[in-house]
Amino acid sequence: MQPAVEFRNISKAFGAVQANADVSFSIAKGSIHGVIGENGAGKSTLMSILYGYYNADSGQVLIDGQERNIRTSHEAIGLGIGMVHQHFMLVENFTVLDNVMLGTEGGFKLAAHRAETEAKLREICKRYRLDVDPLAKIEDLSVGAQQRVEILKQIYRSAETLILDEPTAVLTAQETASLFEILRLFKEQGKTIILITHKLGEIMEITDQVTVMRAGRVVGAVSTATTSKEELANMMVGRPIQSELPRAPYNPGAEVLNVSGLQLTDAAGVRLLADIDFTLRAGEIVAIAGVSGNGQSELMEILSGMRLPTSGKVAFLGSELPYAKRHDADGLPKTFRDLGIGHVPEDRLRDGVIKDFSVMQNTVFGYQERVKNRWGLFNFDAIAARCAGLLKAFDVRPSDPDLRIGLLSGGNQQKVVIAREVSAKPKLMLVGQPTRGVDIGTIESIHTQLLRLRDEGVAILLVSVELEEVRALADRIIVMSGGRITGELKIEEFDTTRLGLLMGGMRKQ
Ligand SMILES: Nc1ncnc2c1ncn2[C@@H]1O[C@H](COP(=O)(O)OP(=O)(O)OP(=O)(O)O)[C@@H](O)[C@H]1O
Repeated sequence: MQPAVEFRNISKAFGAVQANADVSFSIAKGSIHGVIGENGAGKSTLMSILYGYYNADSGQVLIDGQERNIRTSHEAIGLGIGMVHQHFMLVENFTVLDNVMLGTEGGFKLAAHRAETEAKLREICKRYRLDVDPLAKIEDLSVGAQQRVEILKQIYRSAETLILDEPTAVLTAQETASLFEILRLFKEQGKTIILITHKLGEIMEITDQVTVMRAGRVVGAVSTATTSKEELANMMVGRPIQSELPRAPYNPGAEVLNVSGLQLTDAAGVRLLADIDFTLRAGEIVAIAGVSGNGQSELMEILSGMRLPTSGKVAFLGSELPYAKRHDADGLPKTFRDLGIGHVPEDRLRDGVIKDFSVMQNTVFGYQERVKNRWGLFNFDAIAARCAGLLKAFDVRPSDPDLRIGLLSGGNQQKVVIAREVSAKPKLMLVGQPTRGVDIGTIESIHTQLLRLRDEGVAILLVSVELEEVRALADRIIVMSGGRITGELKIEEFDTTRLGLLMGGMRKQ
């Protein structure tokens, strides 16, 4: 049988960066094919070539054995290629039905056409067990449901090959399980799936074949049945990954953070946080575990000064945080960073970087007062020297200070944010989802940095939905559910079943 897709000697450069170099491999029809590789290895570029976003500099793409020159995504769709992006492309205040009909064959407003499309969508939902109401508004749907709408849209457009780029990065464990069930059904119908993910557990669970990329090239191709997570990790990074990182014995120091009776109610009167009490000491990592959307993000926003609590106290190094006093005597904005609180925000593109600014400018944000000379002007030589040091120490690739940060891969953007926050020598570090969308080599380096900070006596509050990450880093674990703390465990008591129950809202007795 002809492969569904074949890449032959594909090359693509962006300026000096060779994003794809002589890439050749094929994807069997009716299979689930994993594509893995470090951040910046060239996976998204290759998929963008298949989907008609980019034109390759050289090489061919064959669909069902025929060479095709795919110049636009419209042409890709016409050839049965569908793509589900990391960031959904849906109109929030439209219904599912309207979103599916947008950009299709017109006749948008014809009632008969709408009714016919709705019936077809209901039929697809039934066949693929997609739990979606065609008349629901996008803004009312959970992230998992929005992703199902994207899949529904592709199936409606008769996709034969579906590309999924990091589809589980924003899903809960249950949502991931139901996505995989849909993918298996899609495969059973003889269709093909290309899955890009950094999670090797998922690769082992669902794929048939795996292609490994590094620095724009294919460095390995294996069938899943004959490989292991360790072998894949080794191929991706070019060296073995340490499963356990070294850390000093647990020896916490003085209290750094004391949160008591914290409450947060939104404008509509909904309680987002209720009775939050905990302490954090120097030299320890406390992880807040929980299914996303249970108050962790709001807590981090309050502790970093991005949001005011409704009531309660937050003491940092023995003094209450100045929520009311937002400016100092000169009228300059007072940030919690100036007090010694570092923050790696969970949504790095929204709160961590300014995409259109250079890497160097991004290494200064939040700390601009510290890089001025005695006349109050920016000391550009010092900024450049500091930036060069950070890019080297944190292995940011490419290490070009003048590049717009939006052009770096997600993992490398994250390294810049962490470098900026760590280099300011905080006493307390707030870290939200530090390794979302980040490759395993980079996860190792981010984890090593965080453990080093802990060993140096920094208090770290980590919010993570990844239990593996919690296990790798935490000294103590606090579980949140429904805006409340439902339990606390020492790391020796780590137990996924117990954590699962607490995350589901079962209170500790
Ligand atoms: N439009 C662009 N302009 C300049 N450079 C780019 C552009 N798109 C990608 N790159 C660069 O090409 C290289 C490959 O990037 P690509 O996004 O394909 O990697 P990836 O394997 O998908 O990474 P990730 O796992 O982080 O998503 C990177 O070095 C990236 O910075």
